[in-house]
Amino acid sequence: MATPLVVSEVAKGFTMHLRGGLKLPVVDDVSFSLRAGECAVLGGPSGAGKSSILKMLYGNYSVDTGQIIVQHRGMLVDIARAAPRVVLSVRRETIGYVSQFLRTVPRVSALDVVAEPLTTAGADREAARDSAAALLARLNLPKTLWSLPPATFSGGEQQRVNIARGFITSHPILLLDEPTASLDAVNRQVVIDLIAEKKQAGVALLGIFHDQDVREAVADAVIDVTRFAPKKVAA
Ligand SMILES: Nc1ncnc2c1ncn2[C@@H]1O[C@H](COP(=O)(O)OP(=O)(O)OP(=O)(O)O)[C@@H](O)[C@H]1O
Repeated sequence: MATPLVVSEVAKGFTMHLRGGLKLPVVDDVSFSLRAGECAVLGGPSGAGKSSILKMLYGNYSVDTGQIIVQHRGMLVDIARAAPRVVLSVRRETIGYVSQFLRTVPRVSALDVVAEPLTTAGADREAARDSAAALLARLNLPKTLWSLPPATFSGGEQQRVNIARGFITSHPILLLDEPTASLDAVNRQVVIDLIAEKKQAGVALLGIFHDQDVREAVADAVIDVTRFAPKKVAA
């Protein structure tokens, strides 16, 4: 599975319903592929469409035209056209995603938030908790916090819970939306190491990193999103 994800000629715009249905094109003719064992990075200025591309790949944003082909359960699935239950199955087994912010669930401890993707996939609860504890320890989250719900944690603590939750599974594709934005240098290095281990394991990664040091440390390829800017139509 050398190329587990291929994006072809994808275009996306937003329709502003409160402004009379005004259509704002964001990206056009997005074409690239991800290779197993490599980390590609989306580059380009703020507003270029980096997050929107990541969200389309994860099925969070609809796609206007084009294809997002992923190898899932030995078949080729087009995320752009897949039924919601197929997208959910792809998320469970094939595409992992570390969002910028943790979505906290009341009364669930940090340890269980991190272990949950494994238990949902059928893993033994205690084994999943052991893996969660190992990751939280590596990310230097104080042990006193592990049994607490992360809602009251600092931004950086929540982000580390989120990273642990995203890295605990062995999805063959992993999307990273600014995973190091609120981290100190020590924990940024932990994330760089975790990414290197994923590559070693043959995972294909695609990330957005505003921190240049992290970007340089992890990137095997840079995809410049400005080349997907929508063409201006002459009036
Ligand atoms: N849900 C949405 N509704 C309307 N417009 C949106 C939506 N999401 C993104 N946009 C617009 O799409 C454009 C691209 O946004 P996007 O967040 O993808 O850029 P980005 O390159 O990730 O920026 P940044 O580096 O600042 O995070 C922006 O003009 C933004 O306002």
